[in-house]
Amino acid sequence: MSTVESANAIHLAGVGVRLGDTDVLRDISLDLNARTIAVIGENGSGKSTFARLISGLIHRTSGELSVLGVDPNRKAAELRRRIAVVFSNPDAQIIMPTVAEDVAFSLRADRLPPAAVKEKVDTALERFGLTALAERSSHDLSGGQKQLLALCGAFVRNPELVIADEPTAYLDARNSRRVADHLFEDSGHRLVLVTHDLALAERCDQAVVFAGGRVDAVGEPAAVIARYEELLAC
Ligand SMILES: Nc1ncnc2c1ncn2[C@@H]1O[C@H](COP(=O)(O)OP(=O)(O)OP(=O)(O)O)[C@@H](O)[C@H]1O
Repeated sequence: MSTVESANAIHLAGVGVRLGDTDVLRDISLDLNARTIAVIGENGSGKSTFARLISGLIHRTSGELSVLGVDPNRKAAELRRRIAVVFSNPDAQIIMPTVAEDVAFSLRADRLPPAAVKEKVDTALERFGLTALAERSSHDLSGGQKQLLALCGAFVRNPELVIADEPTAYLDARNSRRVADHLFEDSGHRLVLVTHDLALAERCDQAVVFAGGRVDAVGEPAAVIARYEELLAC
């Protein structure tokens, strides 16, 4: 079966990623098909590199990869239209001066009429509890508000896949819960969540643990987390 025909949302066969003179990911073979997928592992194990790889932000050095049936090396623009990426630091994703303008900026590629943009932006602001902040300066928001804005900008495009790399890393408990609830809410998207928060990983349908740039285990989250805890105890 070719990678394009693969039924798995994310399919890797023998994938390697070399950055500079380091083999950061080695011989990754993985089929991920659950709606919500946790990626866990120690610092430096390769999780963010994996997230960037499946987002099409970096290229593999070897092997086969398809994400939503698309090879990111060959159809990067198509993949970018269908996925959204969220990082720990929302400042990297906030571009426009006001909150409403920043959400509207995410829709620029769709070339919609202004009234349609406004309707989508208003609906998304409402969903993320940002309506009252619509005209506020986006750069003056608190860290928690900025992360909600980054999520709002990601979800307003109705992505098929959201790839979130430690999205709650800098948030207090209440904002972490809010952000996680939005990520897990079923709005027809799949979620790949890189996290050190094992309670969040446990909420996922499938989990992968990375160790030393390789996949150490994949499967049902409770079993994969137990395996990871064994690794940490070594
Ligand atoms: N551009 C690069 N050039 C060389 N090595 C890199 C590069 N980017 C990452 N690495 C190395 O790859 C390894 C994996 O990094 P990565 O950021 O993917 O780990 P991680 O599991 O996300 O870690 P953390 O939990 O600390 O965020 C690390 O040893 C890192 O130093």
